[in-house]
Amino acid sequence: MKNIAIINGPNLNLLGTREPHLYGSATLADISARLDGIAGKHNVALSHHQHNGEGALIDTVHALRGNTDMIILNAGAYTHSSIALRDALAAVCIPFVEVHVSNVYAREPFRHHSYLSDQAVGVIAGLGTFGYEAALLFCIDYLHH
Ligand SMILES: O=C1C[C@@](O)(C(=O)O)C[C@@H](O)[C@@H]1O
Repeated sequence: MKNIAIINGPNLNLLGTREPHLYGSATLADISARLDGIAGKHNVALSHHQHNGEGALIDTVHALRGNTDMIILNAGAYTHSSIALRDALAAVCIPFVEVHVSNVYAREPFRHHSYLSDQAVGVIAGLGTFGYEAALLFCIDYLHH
């Protein structure tokens, strides 16, 4: 069975209440439940992780080495700032999809640059929380070809 990790970074624990005009009304628990439903139908195992701290996210990435086939990552604001998280992803060599709930390219210029995108298999932005489901369906397809 393939293992896919869902990693959410800072402030994404507040999804559902945080700036709903940008991020919608679904909570992280709602999203996780939707993803678990998809995973169950496709016989893949998910692990769910959320941390507000950069170090905890890096430790999480390290701990996935050897036991996880793919990562779906919304690194939140660390996307735009963290060379350390980029290096962690490169070190473990696990393919990942970068997800953003909002369309970062339609927002402030500082959100237009990602330290992760050029290493990602692909990037999803602006599809709302559906982006996680799209990413998961993509990963399932990617891992079975
Ligand atoms: O925290 C977030 C959430 C985000 O990653 C998104 O999902 O749209 C976009 C980031 O710019 C922001 O810092």
